Amino acid sequence: MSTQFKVDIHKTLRSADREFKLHARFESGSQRVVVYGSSGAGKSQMMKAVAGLMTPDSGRIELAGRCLFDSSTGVNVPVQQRKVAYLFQDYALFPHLNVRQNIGFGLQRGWRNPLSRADSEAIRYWINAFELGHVAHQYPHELSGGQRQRVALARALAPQPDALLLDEPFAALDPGLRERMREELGALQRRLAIPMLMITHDPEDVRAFGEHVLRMENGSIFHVEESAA
Ligand SMILES: Nc1ncnc2c1ncn2[C@@H]1O[C@H](COP(=O)(O)OP(=O)(O)OP(=O)(O)O)[C@@H](O)[C@H]1O
Repeated sequence: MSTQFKVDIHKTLRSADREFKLHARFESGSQRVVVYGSSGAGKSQMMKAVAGLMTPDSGRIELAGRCLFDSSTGVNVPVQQRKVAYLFQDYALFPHLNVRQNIGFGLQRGWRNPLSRADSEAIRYWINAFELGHVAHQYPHELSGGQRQRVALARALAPQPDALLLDEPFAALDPGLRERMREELGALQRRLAIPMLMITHDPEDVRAFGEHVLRMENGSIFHVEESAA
């Protein structure tokens, strides 16, 4: 099994009255890695470092054989070039853009550039894949929770990322929808064979996606379980 994720980073975060030391170290050959742990454990900070939204003080990050960060050689691939999709907890859709425009956002190469033919086709593909055709011209506030989540996933996947990072992807959904979206995402991940790193508090997510489960507490990954699956 080839290495999908290889992370070994240090970061000290300081606020007025406290210091938080993050030391995230793990390696995985799995394409379904789940990180769980209590609130404030450092999960989001680790994810941000992989996405390039936080720069570690030292260490190295590798994704599917590609080095994204290495403090010893000065490598720090910019966010836009990491080819990593990051789905935030609240989906962070652009409120002033409709579904189609939200999905196309990451594809637009430059300000005011018209979409290329390939980009238009990509948008059509994802709109169909997530059954969003009937809401393509609606705005985020006119969508249901499940539709918003699908738009966010489509937007994340449209630029064909090398990895998918998900922070509590189902937390905002009601339980029935959560189960359905879990199934959809699980099937999609397998179909695309895209490495996925997921943060969650929910044991059901661990059960559904945790081929490799990492537990994080107090800034460190201290317990690692390899499932038999
Ligand atoms: N800019 C900052 N300066 C100082 N400390 C910070 C900063 N950002 C985050 N922290 C601290 O880093 C720790 C880890 O935060 P992080 O958001 O990674 O936790 P988490 O495990 O994702 O929690 P949750 O599950 O609640 O989202 C927290 O204790 C937080 O207070």
